[in-house]
Amino acid sequence: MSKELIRLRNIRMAFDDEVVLNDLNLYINDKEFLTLLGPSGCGKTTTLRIIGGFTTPVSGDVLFDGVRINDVPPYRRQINTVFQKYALFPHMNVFENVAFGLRMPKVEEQKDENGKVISRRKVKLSEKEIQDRVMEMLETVSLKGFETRKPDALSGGQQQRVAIARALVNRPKVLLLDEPLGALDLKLRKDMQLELKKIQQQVGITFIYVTHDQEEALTMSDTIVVMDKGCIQQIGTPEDIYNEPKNAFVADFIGESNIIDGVMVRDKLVKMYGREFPCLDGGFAENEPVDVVIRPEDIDIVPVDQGQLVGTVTSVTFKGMQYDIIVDFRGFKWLIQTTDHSPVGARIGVKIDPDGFHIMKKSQYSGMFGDYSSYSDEYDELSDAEALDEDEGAEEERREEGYAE
Ligand SMILES: Nc1ncnc2c1ncn2[C@@H]1O[C@H](COP(=O)(O)OP(=O)(O)OP(=O)(O)O)[C@@H](O)[C@H]1O
Repeated sequence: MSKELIRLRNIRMAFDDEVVLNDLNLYINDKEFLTLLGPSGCGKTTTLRIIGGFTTPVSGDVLFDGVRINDVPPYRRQINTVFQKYALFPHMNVFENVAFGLRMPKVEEQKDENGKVISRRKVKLSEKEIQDRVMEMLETVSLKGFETRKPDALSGGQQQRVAIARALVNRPKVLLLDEPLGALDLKLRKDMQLELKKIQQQVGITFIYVTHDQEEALTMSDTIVVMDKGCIQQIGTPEDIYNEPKNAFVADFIGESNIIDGVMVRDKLVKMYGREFPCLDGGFAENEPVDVVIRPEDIDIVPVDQGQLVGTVTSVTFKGMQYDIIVDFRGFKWLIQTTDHSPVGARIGVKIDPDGFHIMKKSQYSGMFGDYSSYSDEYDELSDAEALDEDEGAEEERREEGYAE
């Protein structure tokens, strides 16, 4: 079983009167790759800085291995940081940049049985040991052979690897990474995501990573912490977060979603747009208003007469592996991802299997997302029969327009 290494307990942080972190509780396991993910300004960097010791919370405890470290300065924590701007020493070559931290005398503490420091002494590593450790680290970040290059003769990705090697060479227990790939182009960023995960597994320490890029978080993390407005919205594995988002905010932020206002008829039956749809979720009250989340890839395009809903394609974008199609259901816009190509203007039927519906308790986020779906009472006011009539009428129209199979 994984061992807990860091715990944030009831952390509250405010700048002037603005509350930035609100009673944050989180534990991070040893050797875990944990990502803090959320929109700009949600408090990710502040959380990271509190763990690193660069910011002191207004209240709450930071525990490391069970010991409160609120008052321990950054350089005494076994935690290093890699920033987006990697600030290498321009006049030093790669070897010297990485060796820099090892050349600083290290303070070794002796403690008594109560953990009280009874003596401190400065220890310097031998040149041989520095040589071995730097070369081992350069090998880990795939930079062997670049020892004598100066930073300005390296690509952005290579410079970032030097920064990572420099942060790892003195063997911290935790590495904090604040959007470290933000300055790299897309292709390099994707390569570095895989590389970073490999490095983390190789060195076997905890990585705490900050990003607003959900794909980056899904690719690398063991655990993702989704944050918004200084609060944790959900903690889980990438699979949990993607497949079982806890609320409409998480569903919208991770991947793409259609979020529709619905009403639970009873367990396993949800009503939206005046129609009833079988689903797998239960545990709601009868007639309870809910958020219905449907992933774009869970929607099948079918012939109009087999569709649970019938709509008109308003835009088609080719995305390489699939098409992104926006379908208009009389004013309600949905995003569908499909390999089928339907032209703009086509009338199509859509079908969603019961496991494609994710039913969530109404949250403060309802109605925030106008992108692909919006709600009005108008459609609900139509009886099922009226709605069907309308769709059958649309089917005729479609045939007249020449889209018949
Ligand atoms: N030193 C500071 N003084 C005043 N306000 C601050 C300070 N540091 C952060 N904040 C505010 O705290 C909030 C959270 O900032 P933080 O940098 O933690 O967010 P973030 O999620 O990391 O955002 P981003 O992805 O944009 O870096 C923001 O509203 C920010 O303006």
